[in-house]
Amino acid sequence: MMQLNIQNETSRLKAVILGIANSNGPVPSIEEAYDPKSIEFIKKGAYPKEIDMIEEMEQVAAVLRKYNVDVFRPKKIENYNQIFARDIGFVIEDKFIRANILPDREQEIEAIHYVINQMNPENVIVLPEDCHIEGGDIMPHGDYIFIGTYRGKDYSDYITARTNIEAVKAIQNIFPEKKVKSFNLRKSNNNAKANALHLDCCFQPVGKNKAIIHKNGFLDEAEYQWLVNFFGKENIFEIDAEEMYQMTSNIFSIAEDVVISDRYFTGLNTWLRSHNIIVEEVSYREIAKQEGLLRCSTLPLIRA
Ligand SMILES: NC(=[NH2+])NCCC[C@H](N)C(=O)O
Repeated sequence: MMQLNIQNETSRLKAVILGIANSNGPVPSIEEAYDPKSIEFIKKGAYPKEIDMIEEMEQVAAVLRKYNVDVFRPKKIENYNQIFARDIGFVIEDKFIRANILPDREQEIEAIHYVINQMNPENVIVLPEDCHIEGGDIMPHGDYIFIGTYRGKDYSDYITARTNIEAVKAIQNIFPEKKVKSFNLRKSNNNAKANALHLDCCFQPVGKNKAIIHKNGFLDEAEYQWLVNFFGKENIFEIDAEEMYQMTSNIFSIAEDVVISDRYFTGLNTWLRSHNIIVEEVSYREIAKQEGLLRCSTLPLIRA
């Protein structure tokens, strides 16, 4: 049986699910798309090609192999987007929580049943239907669980709002000993530069005590400030709206001192290296056009 273990974003990775871009399906219509950046590239006639995205994900698979990480891939569903494994479920401590994801993405979970079947069934949790939640919004951090949410009354108007208050409460009930801290995120259905689709689109811890953050991704400045104080200003790499749009906070940690990052993020990568973090560079520029990046395409199962 697989012994799940996730306490944070950065401990040494042992096992992970990495999404697939195979049989990604035809270019979606604007109505079919569910994030503003994809819509932008559909309109421009520049939606990413499957063959290029497969190659990009192979670069990540190769880095993970180099670090002896066990890599599981979803089984292929014909003509279905399965790149962003992060959102379909997530692990906190020894529990796997099945996400109640956007209906457009509901089938993605079937493709990882063969992995879920290796887990202790007692540790596989399905939340009530009224709890919307996606893994991109969930970050265990030691005693804390950080959760991106949207508290607006107009929640249902936003296809970009993926985690609701009911889910935040449900997570607190499952982990009563943890401090659940939720963050109200800025949502836009039509402007990707003003849309924090998930918490990992505007924030992520990295290294021992550092974090990447975009202020305007947070609707409540006090919540952004709370994070800055928590990590300490000197440990923060601030990104602007353009950098959020490029998905600069969405790198992926293999360990406290090893990250996978996009070669395009020259400023961030220099900063990381200046703090003695090894940066394994890949190019994820085509996948970035779907408003997701490295963290979004991975679902960690075991960290040491
Ligand atoms: N964890 C993430 N940030 N995932 C990004 C998912 C992107 C995908 N296009 C969606 O809208 O669902």
